[in-house]
Amino acid sequence: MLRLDRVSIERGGKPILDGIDLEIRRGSITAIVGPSGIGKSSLLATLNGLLRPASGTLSVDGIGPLRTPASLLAHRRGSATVFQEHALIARLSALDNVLLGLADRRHPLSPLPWPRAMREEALAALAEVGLLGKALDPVARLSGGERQRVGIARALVRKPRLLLADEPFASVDPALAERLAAEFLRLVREHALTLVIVLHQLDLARRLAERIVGLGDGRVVFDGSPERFDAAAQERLFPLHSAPESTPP
Ligand SMILES: Nc1ncnc2c1ncn2[C@@H]1O[C@H](COP(=O)(O)OP(=O)(O)OP(=O)(O)O)[C@@H](O)[C@H]1O
Repeated sequence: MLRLDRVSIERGGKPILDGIDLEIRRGSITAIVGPSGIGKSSLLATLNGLLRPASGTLSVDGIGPLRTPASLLAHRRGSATVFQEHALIARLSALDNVLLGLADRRHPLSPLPWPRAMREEALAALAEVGLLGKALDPVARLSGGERQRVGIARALVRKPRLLLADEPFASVDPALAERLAAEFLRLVREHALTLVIVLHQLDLARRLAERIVGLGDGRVVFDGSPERFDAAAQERLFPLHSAPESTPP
């Protein structure tokens, strides 16, 4: 559904990733792993169309190469992102935060209340993550796990074809991360979404994803199944024993 051809990415004029070729199949679950600062979030932002490649092409099924503002907009409409720190507005209710997922469907300065149909869609998304009962609670009063569920609902309400997630379970404790990950995976499968997820928990990456893409040194240095992502592959990706911590089994 998505293809990178010889894509190079720069941040602040500095080369980060160089000549990446990557094809993401529709309905697949891909984990992106690699050392800190290597460019995982930058790759995700590129897949989302937020970060324009310095060179190379990103092409999307049904849209084609993303070269014009209109094609970028069409791609962004069909995608959604879940962030590590939720990126929620604490003083707003869970419902209002989920509605922000639909902000690009109405005028940015609209003073009108959210249309009823959109409120219903947002409530349905909250129900999917088990938070209907807290829809009107301000996010400031929710637990870390509940906030992450609101973040997931805000992504789901967009009914995306492509779901991107940037270390979505990094800010909760390991046991909760496991539970949230299982729920997340269930929703991704139920909606037949294409998921690209950045994870620093390698054991979680191996269990969640059907494909692992490892970034190192500006390139893809591993691309294969979780079975092939063995201790030797991990050692190559995280040399100097700098592997991130694993969650306990
Ligand atoms: N907005 C920015 N402006 C300039 N440089 C940036 C910007 N964002 C990231 N960078 C730099 O780009 C490089 C890659 O950052 P990125 O966040 O993509 O890495 P990452 O692999 O996701 O890191 P981490 O695992 O620590 O989150 C880093 O050197 C970072 O300092």
